[in-house]
Amino acid sequence: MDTRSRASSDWGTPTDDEPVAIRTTGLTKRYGKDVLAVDDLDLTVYEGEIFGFLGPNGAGKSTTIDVIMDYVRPSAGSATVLGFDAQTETREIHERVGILPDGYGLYERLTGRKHLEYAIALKRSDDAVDDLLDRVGLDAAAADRVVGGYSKGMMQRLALAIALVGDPQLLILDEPSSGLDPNGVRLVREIARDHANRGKTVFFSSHILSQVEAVCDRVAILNRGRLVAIDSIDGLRDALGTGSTITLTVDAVPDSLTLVEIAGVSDVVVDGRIIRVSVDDAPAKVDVIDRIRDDGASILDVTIEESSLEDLFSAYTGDVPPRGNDAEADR
Ligand SMILES: Nc1ncnc2c1ncn2[C@@H]1O[C@H](COP(=O)(O)OP(=O)(O)OP(=O)(O)O)[C@@H](O)[C@H]1O
Repeated sequence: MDTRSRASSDWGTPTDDEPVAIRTTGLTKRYGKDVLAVDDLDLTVYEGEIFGFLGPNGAGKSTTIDVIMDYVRPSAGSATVLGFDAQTETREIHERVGILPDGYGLYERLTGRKHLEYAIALKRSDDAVDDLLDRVGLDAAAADRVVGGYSKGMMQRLALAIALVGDPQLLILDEPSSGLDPNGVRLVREIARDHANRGKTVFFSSHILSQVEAVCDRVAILNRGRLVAIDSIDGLRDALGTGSTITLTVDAVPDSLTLVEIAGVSDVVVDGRIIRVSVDDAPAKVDVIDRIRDDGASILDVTIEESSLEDLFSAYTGDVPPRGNDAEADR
């Protein structure tokens, strides 16, 4: 299988010629009559991507992963992983995928080292336990203790090491940062980047936007089992029209302030010597600064505040309808 590496900056819109890591088609999962956990999900993740799978609690992220790994069977639709069918070619998939599940099943009475030895044997890999421990920042003394005495962060690091066994072609991380301190969170990011830099794929599921933004090439947003958006974070921002606010302190506000004439400027508010400019379009930021100078003011200070990811997230998943982006058109 072709495992080309793509730097994040290379990604435009992937085409169907790209090798596919995960594809779901009309994937639907019901639990009983009342719970529609995943609803007609069409999703394609390409090899070499770090793909963010975002959604609030209960959106259906873990259920999607469970179907991909054949831990649960779909009610309708299908999924392929690295070209293999999720239901009939499970063994081929499990050989090539490393997964950090949400709520990992570790055995309290086994040492961390034993866990890794079992995982290495299962994957028929020749990885060295100490190298894996090193990668996730667990020291050898800790590895020789039973997992029952581990902190949550240590368990998460061990689960991450297990996921890395055999250098899997696809690494699935379900809420990988839960229980981790800031150093652990940074480690997860580094591992994800390192994996993708070597041509492998990372599927990063999380409800924490900042972590997805920091590392992912593209993201899908899932809400109540449905795909509501799929794009780069910048693309999502552009589609929503949620832009930036530029706050400028000037020596004196010019009498004829012509900022509103600039394309991409949506609002201008003057408060004493402070001018606040709302901008929908990134290039307009530079135009604003140039124009204020042309209008005769000296700029003493500038701050630029991007729309927060929380705004973005709630626009897609809350009551605020997304502007200028027909989510269905992305599907
Ligand atoms: N085994 C199950 N039986 C019944 N309902 C389930 C089961 N597993 C999940 N659900 C329900 O399916 C929906 C989707 O849950 P899922 O765990 O996939 O969401 P999630 O996006 O992973 O959420 P979280 O971020 O909280 O893990 C929820 O309403 C959940 O209660």
